[in-house]
Amino acid sequence: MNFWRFLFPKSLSGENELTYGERMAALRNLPKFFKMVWQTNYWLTITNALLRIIQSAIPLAILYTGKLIIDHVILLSQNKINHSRHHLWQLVAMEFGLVILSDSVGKIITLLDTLLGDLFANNTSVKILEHAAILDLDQFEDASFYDMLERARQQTVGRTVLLSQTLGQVQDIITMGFLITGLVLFNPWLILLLLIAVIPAFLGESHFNNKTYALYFGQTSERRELEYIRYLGASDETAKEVKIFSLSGFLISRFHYLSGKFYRDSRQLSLRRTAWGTVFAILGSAGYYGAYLIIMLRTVNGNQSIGDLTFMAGTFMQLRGLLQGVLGRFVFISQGAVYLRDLFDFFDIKPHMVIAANPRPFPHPIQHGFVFENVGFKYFNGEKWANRHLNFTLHAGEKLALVGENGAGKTTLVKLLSRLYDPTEGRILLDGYDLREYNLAELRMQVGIIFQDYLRYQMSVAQNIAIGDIREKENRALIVSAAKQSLANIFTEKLPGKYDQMLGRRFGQGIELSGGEWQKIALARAYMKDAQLLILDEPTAALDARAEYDVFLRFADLTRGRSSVLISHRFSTVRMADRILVLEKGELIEIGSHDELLAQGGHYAELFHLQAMGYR
Ligand SMILES: Nc1ncnc2c1ncn2[C@@H]1O[C@H](COP(=O)(O)OP(=O)(O)OP(=O)(O)O)[C@@H](O)[C@H]1O
Repeated sequence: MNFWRFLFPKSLSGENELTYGERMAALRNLPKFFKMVWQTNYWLTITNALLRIIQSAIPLAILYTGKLIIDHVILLSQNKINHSRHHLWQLVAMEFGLVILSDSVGKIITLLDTLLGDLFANNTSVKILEHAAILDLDQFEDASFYDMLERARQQTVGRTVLLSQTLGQVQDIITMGFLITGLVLFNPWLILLLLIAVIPAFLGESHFNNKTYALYFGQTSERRELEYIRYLGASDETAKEVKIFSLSGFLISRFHYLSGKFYRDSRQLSLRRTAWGTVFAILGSAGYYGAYLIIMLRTVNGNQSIGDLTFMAGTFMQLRGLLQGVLGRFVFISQGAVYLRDLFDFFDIKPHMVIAANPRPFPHPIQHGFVFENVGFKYFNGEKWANRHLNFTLHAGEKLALVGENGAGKTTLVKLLSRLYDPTEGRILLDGYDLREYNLAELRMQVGIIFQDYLRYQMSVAQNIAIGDIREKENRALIVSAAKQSLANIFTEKLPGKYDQMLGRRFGQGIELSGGEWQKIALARAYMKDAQLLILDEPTAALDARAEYDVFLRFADLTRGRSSVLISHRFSTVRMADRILVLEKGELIEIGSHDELLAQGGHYAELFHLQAMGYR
């Protein structure tokens, strides 16, 4: 590659680069950041700050004592007897004391930084989890949201470094203030030389850090993909499919491609950074030796003492190191502040689901039921309507079944009913009032829903069931009764640890259940709370025919007097419902009891006969 093009490339990832103004603006995040640090633990924060102020005065004191020592030694060596050795020992003891003080304070500062950093990381992780909990379901379904969440998560650990860097920065600036005062008193011109030596390095650092952020930002979703491939390639949940479909080669080559791409991009940048870094380092050394020359000449000409020479050379050397550090760190901090923006941006995301200011209490019992008035719903990232023109009533105490082909909109309908989403058009009324007017937490308590893609928690049987109403996690009697209702009790009693048996293979002594057994555990969750509306979204697909029959007889029995919605592709189950809703392409095309719909000879009858034919 052309050397000039190597040093001055067109752009690596131009569109993500931030302007200088944007990075300065990002510094405004620092006060907010320190507010969070302060809230984490104000005692640790105050002690840290005080110790750093003490620490910043020590270098000048050591240098000056050093100068006094040398001057005194020279006088003594020239046999000027009016200077006593006793004073020399005092000076040496003082310098020794200062060095010990500096070392001890430094160690304590590092300790405080670590403690504060760990606490901060823990607190931020908790805040991220808490904030994620209040966000809406559709926000989780947005890929750009995931990217931001991912970057915010990484901030928690990365920011502990930012914390010590920013505190260290303030400390170094104060130290420099002391040293510059010392230097100016001796020779102000040296300051100019100092600036000339370090400013190019600062600009270079700033430029490359900006590039690094741009590169990192541009790679966020690909990095998530890399993590996903890592998970697919080596986890207990995926190992079976990966083997059966011989996916490892495919996954490894994708991993190889992505990681190779990241490597090449950052190598490019690192190489150029190193090349420029070397140029700036040479410039810095030239500045230092220029200053050294001036100091030496002044000493040789008798304008200052040897002690002054060591003091100035030492001060200049330390200032150079400090200034370079401060400027470089400034870039790091402004960069960190830019990353912080991701964290605060995440905290700024507000759920858009409307929560009633004065919510209506949930009716006990439901009097009339749920009325769908021309309800339509479009997923935010979808073009087509998942549900449209829905007009029907789910009467109090009624058992409704939803049928329809894959993608007909059954799951979407029950998500609207449980207010995981709000309708895009139309409205759902409960006992005459819009569902949005009710208290959301109460609604969630009163509507029990088990999805087809329920989670298999790597926890004990009892905890897995208690998920249905986590407030009752210690209520063993309730858990056992819920297990009895879903028939999960039969196999649970035979497990070595019974209800305390760990499930799943991820943690020690876990046992894997069969698909049907897992489903019974999930079903038991529905019986943990006394919900007025129970929704089962294809919860029996993995059950054998006898188990499904038993489960539904119980379900019908247990939900007597309560409303329920059942989604199933098995007509033997569906026919138990009072009324059946047939959906096609998101719209309601038929409604009625099993016999009525068969008599109509429409879509339901056709699907029913198709399935019945399979059994003949
Ligand atoms: N989270 C989502 N984001 C975007 N579109 C979605 C989402 N979930 C479902 N859809 C789309 O909405 C439509 C209805 O999906 P839904 O899950 O309600 O169907 P279903 O009748 O429950 O299907 P199945 O019988 O396969 O479970 C489908 O076209 C689907 O692609």
